[in-house]
Amino acid sequence: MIVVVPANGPALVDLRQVSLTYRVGKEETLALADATLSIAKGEFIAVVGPSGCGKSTLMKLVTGLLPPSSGEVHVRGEKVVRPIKGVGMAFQNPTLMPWRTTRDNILLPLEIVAPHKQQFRRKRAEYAARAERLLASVGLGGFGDKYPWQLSGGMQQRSNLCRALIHEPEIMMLDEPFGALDAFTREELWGIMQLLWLERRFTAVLVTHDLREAVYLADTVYVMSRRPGRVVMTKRIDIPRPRTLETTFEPHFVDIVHALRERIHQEHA
Ligand SMILES: Nc1ncnc2c1ncn2[C@@H]1O[C@H](COP(=O)(O)OP(=O)(O)OP(=O)(O)O)[C@@H](O)[C@H]1O
Repeated sequence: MIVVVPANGPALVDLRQVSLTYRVGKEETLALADATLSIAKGEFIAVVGPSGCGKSTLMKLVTGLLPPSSGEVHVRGEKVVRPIKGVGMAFQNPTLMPWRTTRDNILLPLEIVAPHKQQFRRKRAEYAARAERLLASVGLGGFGDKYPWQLSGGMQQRSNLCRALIHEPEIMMLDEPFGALDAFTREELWGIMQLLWLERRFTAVLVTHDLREAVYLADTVYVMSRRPGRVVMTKRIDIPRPRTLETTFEPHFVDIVHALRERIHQEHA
């Protein structure tokens, strides 16, 4: 068993009393209130909480897609004032392009993101080999020539993870990436996600409604209150890796899931 030393190094992502108010016409919605949290380099965190508590908003703030209304977001020690580089993203819907093969879908970020796009023609063979290695590591070796519509939902989501990782991002933003999958496929993908992270040690931010998923994958789970979202519980997951489906039935794992569930239920009370 590999026991991964928890990431305790300097913060890669630092949110200091971050609030976000959406303004649409005269209507104001305070989506996130005074969020303060630090994510170490190489740490895997999960954010859970009631629907509409500001989880996706938090993701947009970390990546610089939205400026905070107050407070500051720092990434790599620098204040975030524009969309940051070195980020991979995976959402619930894989959004693979149906007219491109799986390989060409995975290569897309390299075609459009600097500095890769300038070298794309010259390095195409090298990049294609990289895509092939990624496909093999998610159990899809040899599927590069297939079109997305020839793949199952789980296979599409695996390809989606490959696309998110092809430019070797330092930070992975995962917004309910397994939410649309059936329970068996979802659990299979937890294992694949963990493997990718153990191999590459990117810093990961996972938003999920699935508490077992959060505990399986994360080093730290943050529970948010209902809107306006505040961090109301921080739970360090001290379970050695690699975690397996067996792990999810162990008493300690089950206890942690119960504690998280209880805290979220208080938000609905
Ligand atoms: N662009 C927007 N304009 C106005 N209000 C918004 C906008 N985006 C989100 N909101 C509101 O901000 C709040 C937080 O939304 P957010 O999508 O961050 O929540 P969430 O926790 O990700 O939700 P869910 O779990 O349902 O996906 C919600 O009340 C939502 O209606």
